Amino acid sequence: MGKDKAKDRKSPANRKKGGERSGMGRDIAAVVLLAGSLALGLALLTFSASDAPLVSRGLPAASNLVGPVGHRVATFVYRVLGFSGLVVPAALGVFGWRLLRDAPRRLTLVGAAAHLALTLAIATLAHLLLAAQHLASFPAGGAVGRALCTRAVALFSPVGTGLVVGACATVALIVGVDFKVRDAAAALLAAGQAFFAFLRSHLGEAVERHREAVAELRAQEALARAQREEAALAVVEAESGEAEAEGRAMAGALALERAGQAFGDDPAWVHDLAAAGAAAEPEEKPRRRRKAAAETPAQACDATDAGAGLAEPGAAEEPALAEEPAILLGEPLPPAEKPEIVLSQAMLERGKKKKDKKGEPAFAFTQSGDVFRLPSSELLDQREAVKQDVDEGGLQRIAGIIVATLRQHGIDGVIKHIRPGPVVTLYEFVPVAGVKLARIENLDKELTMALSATRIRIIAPIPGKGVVGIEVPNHDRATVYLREVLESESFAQAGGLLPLALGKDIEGIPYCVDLQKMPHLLIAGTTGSGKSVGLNTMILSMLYRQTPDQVRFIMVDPKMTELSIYEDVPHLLLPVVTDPAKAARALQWAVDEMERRTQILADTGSKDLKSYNGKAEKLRAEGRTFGETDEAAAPPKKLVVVDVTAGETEEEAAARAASEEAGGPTLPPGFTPEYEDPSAPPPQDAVAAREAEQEGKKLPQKLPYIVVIIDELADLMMTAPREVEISLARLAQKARATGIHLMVATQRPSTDVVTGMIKNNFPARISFRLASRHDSATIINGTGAESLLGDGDMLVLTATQPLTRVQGAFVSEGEIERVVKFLKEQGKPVYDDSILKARDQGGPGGGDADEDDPIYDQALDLVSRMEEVSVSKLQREMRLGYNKAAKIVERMEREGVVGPPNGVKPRQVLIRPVGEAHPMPNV
Ligand SMILES: Nc1ncnc2c1ncn2[C@@H]1O[C@H](COP(=O)(O)OP(=O)(O)OP(=O)(O)O)[C@@H](O)[C@H]1O
Repeated sequence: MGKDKAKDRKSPANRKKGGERSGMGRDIAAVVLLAGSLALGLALLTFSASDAPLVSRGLPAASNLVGPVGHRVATFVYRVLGFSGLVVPAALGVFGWRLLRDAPRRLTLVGAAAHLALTLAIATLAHLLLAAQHLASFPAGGAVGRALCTRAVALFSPVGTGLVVGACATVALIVGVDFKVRDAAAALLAAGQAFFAFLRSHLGEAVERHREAVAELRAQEALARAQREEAALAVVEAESGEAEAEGRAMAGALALERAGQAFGDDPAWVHDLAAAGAAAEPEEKPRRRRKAAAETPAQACDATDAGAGLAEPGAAEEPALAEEPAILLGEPLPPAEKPEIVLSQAMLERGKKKKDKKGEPAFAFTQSGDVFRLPSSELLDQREAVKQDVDEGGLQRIAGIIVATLRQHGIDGVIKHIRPGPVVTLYEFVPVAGVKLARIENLDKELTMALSATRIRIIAPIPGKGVVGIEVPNHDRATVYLREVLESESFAQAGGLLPLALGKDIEGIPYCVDLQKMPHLLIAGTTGSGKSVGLNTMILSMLYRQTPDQVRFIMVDPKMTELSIYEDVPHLLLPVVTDPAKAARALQWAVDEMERRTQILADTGSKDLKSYNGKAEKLRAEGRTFGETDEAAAPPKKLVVVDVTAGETEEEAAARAASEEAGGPTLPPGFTPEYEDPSAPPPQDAVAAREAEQEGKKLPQKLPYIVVIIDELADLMMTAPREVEISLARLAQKARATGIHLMVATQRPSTDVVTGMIKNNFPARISFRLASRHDSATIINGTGAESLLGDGDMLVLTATQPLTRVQGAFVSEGEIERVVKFLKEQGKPVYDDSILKARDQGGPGGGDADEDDPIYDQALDLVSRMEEVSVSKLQREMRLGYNKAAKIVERMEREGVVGPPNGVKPRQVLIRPVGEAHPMPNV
């Protein structure tokens, strides 16, 4: 029976019945699970620790929606599982739902296992990450989480635990709720993108708001500025009714000028129109326009573009539209303060009739007993400087354009002073704090265009003034004539023996320098810039001051154009040199002469040529020589020659030298130091000197200053670059004390002409207009020369003064010819042709030394005991002149006594003293 029952249960009919029953059970189980899930979920979510006291006293829970039971259950779940307890109602809900949907049992069980794993994993992670935070009244991971986490951390460390448990939780999610990682990543990405889009839109809005605020602030500033200007204008108007008309004229002129520029009109034409336009304009307009302009800058610009139209009434109320600077193209705001026009005394006196200088002997006087008439300024043309009234309105108008143009490019500031000069006018601009001066410098082209000028120069800053200088050429350039500069007080007061009347500075004050102090001058300028005229004014300045016994010239003119006009002037030491090869020789002679003079200065204990000439003059006047004075001559250096071949010791040699000194000079008979100047003109001293010379005394002569003038260095550098470069550098380094000065001009300031060596040795430079900024930097160490106007406009750089702009004086060929004729009438030059002969062809530095020269034998003896020798060493040791020592060394080289020149190092001595195997130490 029992078997039958069992069979019955397994029969399909019974299985169907059982299936119906179990279906009911699933439904019931599903409902219970869903209800339980809901109740537990509510209990957990509305759990509050503050319910505990109430529940413990048997009172209903205040917060928990499932009452005291809910509170107790939630307390338990949280204590055991912590936050992961929330997974339990979710899992119950999922199970209930699956049962309800009749899902396969296996799946439900696997799902349950997955949820369990998820709960444990969350508990562990909650403890790992949140335990320290004390977020709730229960432990974040509950007792289970704590236990699992402690174990896991011991095994994997916190990081490893996080990774392992995190991975488990993800797997559990995948299994438990069919979680798709790819979808989750996509969702995360979408969320990230949404977040950034949100940030961007908010950030953009914030930036926009900031921009608006800045624009508003600027508009307010512009309004305030306009109001200040209005107030200032009102004061000026109150003071003078004319000022208003002028202001209107200015605004109108500017507007018209702008309009004129747009059509390429001549500024002068526009200026006339402007005056007419201003006169015709109704009185109120300019002021209203200015106000509107200040209040709505962008609109104002538009209005200007449309032909300086008026702003509509009420435009001021409209908000500022953009960040355009508060500037108008057609009608720049007048500067807040009217610049002060500062006129130099020279400018004020311009055009005034000068005191008649006729009869004053200022430029004709005697020197040293003999008469040499210096040329009079009467020889130069008398040209009355045209009196030109300063056009104040025009200057203020230009100041307004400068300020407006700079403001248009974001540079605010004011022009404080305007300094008109004969050729350019200087506007002193003071920028507001924080403006980079380089920005102003870079606006030269914009300003040039705005002012319709040919070129402007910006000096940022003017040294020692704290302002930016803007030099604008005058509409009418005045010519500066040499006569007015030579007759000026500045030239009369310019001390020094080699004064150069260069011209006038930008304030119209005569500008003179002293070549002696410079002490050499490098001049550069493109062709047609006024270089030759400048050179002529410099030469004439010296000819106007000095007699031939005071200054002599060597003129080198390979172009054969400029300097030949001075041929046969008594101041010339040589006919004007036109052959570049000869020019190199002349320079070498100058080097030799410099060495010779250095020796003379040393022998006579003189600091420089001036001091030597002073002593020589005194001695000549007293009819004495340097040997006869004890105060002038320095004690001669003692030369002790040890005669080693005769077995002499140093002590014996010293004793012999002392006894010889007592008995007379040690130098061979016939040898005298080379004091006299071979090229000097006949002595022109007073009676005492003549008498002394008649007695046969060789009185010391004063030495003239020598100025070497080279017009076109490039031609010389093409012929003998190395020789010329070395000679120029040596002269520039050492010639100052010996009274030899250089004036070197070139139109090609490239580095192969003006080499580093030449440049370094010529600290004083004059630059006429140059082709490029690069050339300018070569000559004046900065830009500026490329912006000069030509026709004698120059920049002068000296070691002691900052860069100065000078308008060169003009002198015509006719004037030069008259002065030259006057000088030539007074005597012929004493040329020294030997200067141009190569050394080995003879001349003072020639190499044909006397074969039986006792000094040579003595020198040979001396040199044989040296290891190295140089000309200057031989000079010192034997108290010889440079030429003599150089001749000896050259002969020694020819005879194989010394080696070839070795750059700046001494030559090697190739012989030994008689009977010695090795060179002896120097004497
Ligand atoms: N100081 C000056 N004032 C007015 N005009 C001048 C002045 N100097 C020169 N000029 C004008 O410029 C012209 C050229 O001057 P200059 O002959 O001196 O130029 P340059 O630089 O020597 O040119 P080049 O190298 O070709 O000889 C002159 O004929 C004269 O008209």
